[in-house]
Amino acid sequence: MWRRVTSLSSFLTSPSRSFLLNPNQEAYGQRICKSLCTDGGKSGSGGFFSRDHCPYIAFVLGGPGSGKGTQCTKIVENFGFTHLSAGDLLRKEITSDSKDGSMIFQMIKEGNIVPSEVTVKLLQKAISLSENNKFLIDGFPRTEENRISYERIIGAEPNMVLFFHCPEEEMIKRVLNRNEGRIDDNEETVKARLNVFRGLSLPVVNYYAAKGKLHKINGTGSEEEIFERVKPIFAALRYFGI
Ligand SMILES: Nc1ncnc2c1ncn2[C@@H]1O[C@H](COP(=O)(O)OP(=O)(O)OP(=O)(O)O)[C@@H](O)[C@H]1O
Ligand SMILES: O=c1ccn([C@@H]2O[C@H](COP(=O)(O)O)[C@@H](O)[C@H]2O)c(=O)[nH]1
Ligand SMILES: [Mg+2]
Repeated sequence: MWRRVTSLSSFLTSPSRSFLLNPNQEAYGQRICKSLCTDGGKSGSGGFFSRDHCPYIAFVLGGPGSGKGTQCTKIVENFGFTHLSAGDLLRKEITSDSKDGSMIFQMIKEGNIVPSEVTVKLLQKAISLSENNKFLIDGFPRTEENRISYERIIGAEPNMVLFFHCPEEEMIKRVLNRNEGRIDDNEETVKARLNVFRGLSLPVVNYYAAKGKLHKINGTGSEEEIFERVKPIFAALRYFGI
């Protein structure tokens, strides 16, 4: 695979080929190529992933109700990724009598962020229990502290980051209509979650945008319309055997 990556990478970025691609296509190609390298040579050098087992990781970010979980389900069905929702893993801890259960319950009820070590450990465990080598990590990292903690413990950056951009009124409407019995799907907690999203999560989104890893997706319209925007990103990865 790596040989294929190198040759396609130089094909997409070589100045002599530039006439084949318009500037948007070239930027997109470069972003895809970049996404194939698990960053900074950190991976395989003392982190959680070894040189032989270095899965492809996509973070999926967006405000509450922006459609992360819905689109992840479609990506799983169409592209064979394993979906790890940080929120789902935390909710499972509440019901599994773990020592952190009551603390997690309180945090989620108030729309606050669970300490990074707890969430990263749950993600780490889920990755190591899976046979798959490509993962969607949905709803994490929620803060710069989450991001730094993940990088420190895992020893690698994500390969790419999807961000579902959606107006707040639409997100609120969706959350309040979700009807899945979540303790945080009420007006008061949604307000708190939106404050956390604006103040703590958007800096993470901006960080990955500055690194050229972010795919910002218009999260309005029908579920199918949104998935049409997501599809080409994952279809392109197939070129590289992912
Ligand atoms: N494009 C859409 N149009 C209308 N409703 C949608 C759309 N996408 C998802 N929904 C609905 O909105 C609700 C929230 O969607 P989803 O659970 O995917 O969001 P989320 O980003 O995972 O939210 P959270 O961060 O709160 O877990 C669900 O009830 C889902 O069925
Ligand atoms: O990394 C994370 C992810 C989630 N939380 C807490 O869980 C809720 C619900 O998360 P969803 O992704 O919306 O299912 C979130 O509001 C946080 O309280 C977390 O602390 N850290
Ligand atoms: Mg969700």
